[in-house]
Amino acid sequence: MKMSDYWTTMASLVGMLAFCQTILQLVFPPELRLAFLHVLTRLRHVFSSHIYFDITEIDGVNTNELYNAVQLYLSSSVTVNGAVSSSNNTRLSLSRVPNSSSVTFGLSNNDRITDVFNGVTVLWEHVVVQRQVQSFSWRPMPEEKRGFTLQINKRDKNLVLDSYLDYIVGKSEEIRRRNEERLLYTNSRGVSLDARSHPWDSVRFKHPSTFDTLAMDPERKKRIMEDLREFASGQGFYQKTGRAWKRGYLLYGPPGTGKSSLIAAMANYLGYDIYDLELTEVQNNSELRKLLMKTSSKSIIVIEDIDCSISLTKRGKNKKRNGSYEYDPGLTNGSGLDEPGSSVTLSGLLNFTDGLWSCCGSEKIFVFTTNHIEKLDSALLRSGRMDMHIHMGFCKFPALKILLKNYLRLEEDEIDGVVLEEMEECVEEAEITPADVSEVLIRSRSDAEKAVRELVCVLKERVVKRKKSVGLKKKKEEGEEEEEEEEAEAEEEQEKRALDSPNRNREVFGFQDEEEEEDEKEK
Ligand SMILES: Nc1ncnc2c1ncn2[C@@H]1O[C@H](COP(=O)(O)OP(=O)(O)OP(=O)(O)O)[C@@H](O)[C@H]1O
Ligand SMILES: [Mg+2]
Repeated sequence: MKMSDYWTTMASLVGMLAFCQTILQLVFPPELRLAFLHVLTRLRHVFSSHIYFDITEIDGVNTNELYNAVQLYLSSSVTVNGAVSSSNNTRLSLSRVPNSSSVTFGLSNNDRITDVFNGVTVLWEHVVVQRQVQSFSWRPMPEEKRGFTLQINKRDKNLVLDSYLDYIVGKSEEIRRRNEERLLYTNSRGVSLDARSHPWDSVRFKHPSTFDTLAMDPERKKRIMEDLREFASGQGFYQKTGRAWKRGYLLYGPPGTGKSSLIAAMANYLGYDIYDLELTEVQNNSELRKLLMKTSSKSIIVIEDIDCSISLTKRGKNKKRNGSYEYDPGLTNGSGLDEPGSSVTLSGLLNFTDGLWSCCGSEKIFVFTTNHIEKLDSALLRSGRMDMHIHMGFCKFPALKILLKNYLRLEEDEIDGVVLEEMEECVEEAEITPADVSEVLIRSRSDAEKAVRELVCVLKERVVKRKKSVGLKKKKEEGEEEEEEEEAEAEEEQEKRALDSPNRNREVFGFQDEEEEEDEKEK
């Protein structure tokens, strides 16, 4: 074909296209035009040899976990060893989450990338469209609708559905674990009804606490780790037995004994995110449920100091007429307490951990902490609700040795035998928390010998103090007992005298002389 013919054909094609467009605009009003284009797209899909899967960011009310997984997976495939691969993508979106050390690459709006899985080539497109303005809506929707479209050959459909998506989810988990990127979520007052908005604010979570650094009895530590391991790998067991794949731990003990440190160690051990639920910021049960719905799998949901957040102090104390339990009045702003449905109730909380809603998602761990287990309602403590009760107590010798190793890098055999014995003798009697021990060790951590000496001094001082206070208490109790005995004796004496007196019958049986009665009447 000659060059002039080529240009003539092109010009006529362009002319025809322009003509069609004009006709389209003339014949179809704007609202019909959209529908027409929609039908055209449909027709194209029917006759196409490809099949398309849409993975939208929002799935009903929830954030679609698959969307996040695909995003992470693709972000890793556009980078090779930290450098952007030489794919066709000339435009990539860059993002960095607050407190994160790494930058994440992603597909720009409406950009495409190919991927190969088991010899099959697939095409991903990141689709971002503006949502049509709604004149009225019960629920405010986000302005943009985002999603990924997966295009595959129709003949490869089964292969992709059977294993490719599972592969992506697994891979994205692996990427996150490898990056050691855990998230710490917290809730703030007032949960938005917006489907896209996340009621949880998140930050990168990098807590250095691990089971190695945790000072507690090694045997108990081992048991907890085994329990966690069994839980994390127990999908089959939970499915077989018909149990929801979740587990509850109640950590209790005095302040500074490592409850929060244990939670961080659990998260680091399993590679789970943490949802730190601030119960005093939750206004009612439905808000609590919404928060739960928006938690992801493989996460630890924590309610710290549960006895302070909600009044669970034995049934009946704060019980309202409808049988609910309200916030401790001292902790709320005082408003709305009497309005029905305006507070988190005990049953709401129990539903949160136990009810049907608690099973949305899977692989979830609930952890409650308290300094006063005796204050909690027995409903929360009954077996099956919190699967494991873990007492975090004062420092004992095995825990002390772990702290010495952590802070001073001192192994047991590097410490003078006499000093070690002294510590072993008095550490339990001293009733010292691991937090207090760490304080002493941190003070002189540059000089290990000095730090150990100081620690022994502190332990001994505490033992003396404790003995003194115990002695005083005993004396006080003895004094009180003596007083009580004296009082009882005096009473006995009085009663005896009364019984021996001539008026005994009158006092005891209430007899009265008729004369006296008349006297009184006159009076
Ligand atoms: N068992 C422990 N092992 C290692 N470090 C500990 C332990 N207990 C306490 N610590 C140290 O003391 C500090 C406070 O501990 P943590 O916050 O875990 O105590 P807690 O029991 O949660 O206290 P609270 O009841 O006040 O919340 C931690 O930063 C940690 O360094
Ligand atoms: Mg704590």
